[in-house]
Amino acid sequence: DSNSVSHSGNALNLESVRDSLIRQEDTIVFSLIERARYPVNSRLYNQTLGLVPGFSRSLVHFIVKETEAIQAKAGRYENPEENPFFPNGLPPSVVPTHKYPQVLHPAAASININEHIWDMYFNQLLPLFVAEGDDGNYASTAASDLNCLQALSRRIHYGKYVAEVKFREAPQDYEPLIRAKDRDALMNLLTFKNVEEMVKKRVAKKATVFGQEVTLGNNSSGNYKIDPLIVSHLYAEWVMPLTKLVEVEYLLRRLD
Ligand SMILES: C=C(O[C@@H]1C=C(C(=O)O)C=C[C@H]1O)C(=O)O
Repeated sequence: DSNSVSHSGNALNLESVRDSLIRQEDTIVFSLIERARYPVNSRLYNQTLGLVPGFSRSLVHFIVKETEAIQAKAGRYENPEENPFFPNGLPPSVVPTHKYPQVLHPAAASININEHIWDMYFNQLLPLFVAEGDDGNYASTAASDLNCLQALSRRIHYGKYVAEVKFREAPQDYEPLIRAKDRDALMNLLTFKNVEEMVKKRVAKKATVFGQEVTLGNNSSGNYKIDPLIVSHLYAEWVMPLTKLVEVEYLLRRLD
């Protein structure tokens, strides 16, 4: 990913970090459009059906856990931008280690809010944008869910990089608040309302553009594969608040 801070070799600054967040919007909007191809398929999420012999959780839990295990072996979680949903008992990487530049404070590794993201995605977001019904495509649906979860998780945990650049640009403002453990003041200092307004508008526009039916004539159907208002709602209610939560958590550990 040429847009990621840890790969780019470019100077780390607020503009380059925001460019990465903008690029990640494309991935998030596309992954939601892909998930919307399938109906809700709720048997996938039901823990009591016992679909996987010897496994007491839901089928989606099984698929995500097993997929993360193979991705861990291939080195996915060596990248500090990636956080697993089921970190306990992940196998080690079997491939040669890539040297990711040390950009973040080491305490960054202890911040993982994926439990929260999992709950938000399945219980709040998914019901808003998928149709009722069951078409039996559980494995494909779960793969789609995992794409959405990983894209959201990467974006939200990218708050660690955002916080690092904000700290480096104004340590004199952040240090006293970190020492005082003043969460509310940190939240105020790192919040840019004007940027948030632009993000909400841009993601709705991306949903409109990426999710329209493309025809060879100039008759647009006016049908969208995902409701642009749901995408801006997702950002306003969950993605941006959780990114800021990660920023605060990171800053609180920045002087450890
Ligand atoms: C990510 C940033 O920090 C905050 C969170 C934002 C977001 O999640 O998009 C946008 C603006 C800020 O309030 C940023 O400043 O770019």
